[in-house]
Amino acid sequence: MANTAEMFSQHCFGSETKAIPHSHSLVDSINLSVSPTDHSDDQVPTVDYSLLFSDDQNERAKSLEHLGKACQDFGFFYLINGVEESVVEAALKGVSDFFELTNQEERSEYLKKNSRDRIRWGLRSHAGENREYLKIVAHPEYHCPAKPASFRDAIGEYFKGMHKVELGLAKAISRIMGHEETYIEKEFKLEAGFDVSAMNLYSPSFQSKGSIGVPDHTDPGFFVSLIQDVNGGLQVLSHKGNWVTVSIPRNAIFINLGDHLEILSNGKYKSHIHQVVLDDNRVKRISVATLHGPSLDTFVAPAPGFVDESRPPAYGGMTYKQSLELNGSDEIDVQSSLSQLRIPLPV
Ligand SMILES: O=C(O)CCC(=O)C(=O)O
Ligand SMILES: [Fe+2]
Repeated sequence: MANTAEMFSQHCFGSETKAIPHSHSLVDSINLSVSPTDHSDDQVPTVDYSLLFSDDQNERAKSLEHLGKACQDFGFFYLINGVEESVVEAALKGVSDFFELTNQEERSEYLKKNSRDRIRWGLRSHAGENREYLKIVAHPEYHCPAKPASFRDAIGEYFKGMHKVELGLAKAISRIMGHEETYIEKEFKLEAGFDVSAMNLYSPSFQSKGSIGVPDHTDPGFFVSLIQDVNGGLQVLSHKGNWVTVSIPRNAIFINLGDHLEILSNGKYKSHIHQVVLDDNRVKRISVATLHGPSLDTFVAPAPGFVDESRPPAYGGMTYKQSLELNGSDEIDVQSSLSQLRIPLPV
């Protein structure tokens, strides 16, 4: 059985941004004490994946324009008609089975062993974070605990579907960036893209030491896809500085752009701060947050098309692996280093 200190010493997914970096253009002049509530002008846009590839040129152009607005004016959206609803439902059931059909001692087999871990389990229960999680590397190779079998197969199907959607979104977002369809796929070397999935359990039976499930942070990578079995808990900070509750429609997946798209686009497409609050933690909640990243050896820096005299590079460049390790974390922690990569504006 794992010792408690070890159990509680795992990193969270993404980086904490307790003190919001001064240079964060999104939150400059934002009062973070704003109450966590929905604002009608911050309604999360919905993007229909199938229309992005419609045979009807007009329809396709319109939906690409809508996606462009969702990426630029929001940085997050609900995606419908991406992965089949039954596949999403089965994945969530599989994760629930994993937490229910194994005991904590079995799960602690996946406690941190070394920085090459491809499966990692953690239990965090302190003032700043309250959750149990299982992280697995989903791509380029798929790693997963063998038991229960229902879990391994169901989540594997979901990742297969999500990987196709990732390649499709890479095409569509390349287009809205003004590039040819294969641009992002090549820039991020997505055939070897490094995807890590965090399966999170927020249980009401936890001796919750605070109301925070996961502290405010951004996530590295191209984008994060998220599904959850019950709504409530996840909040994302909008461009306007409001905490918006993520209530995912039944047939949808929540997409939040990641740090490395922000870097590549020199800040045009923002990676949004989000957090999980447990104020209403009366029922168990499960989420699957998958970070779809470039390959580990991809060097990511602001792309020439987004840099000119009036827009100097706002971020330093480095490989994806280096950026994941910048804070002393390892690959499977997938911690953000966006605040360190930002180049302070000249005064
Ligand atoms: O559980 C959630 O809703 C979000 C978790 C999250 O942000 C993460 O794992 O990076
Ligand atoms: Fe996150």
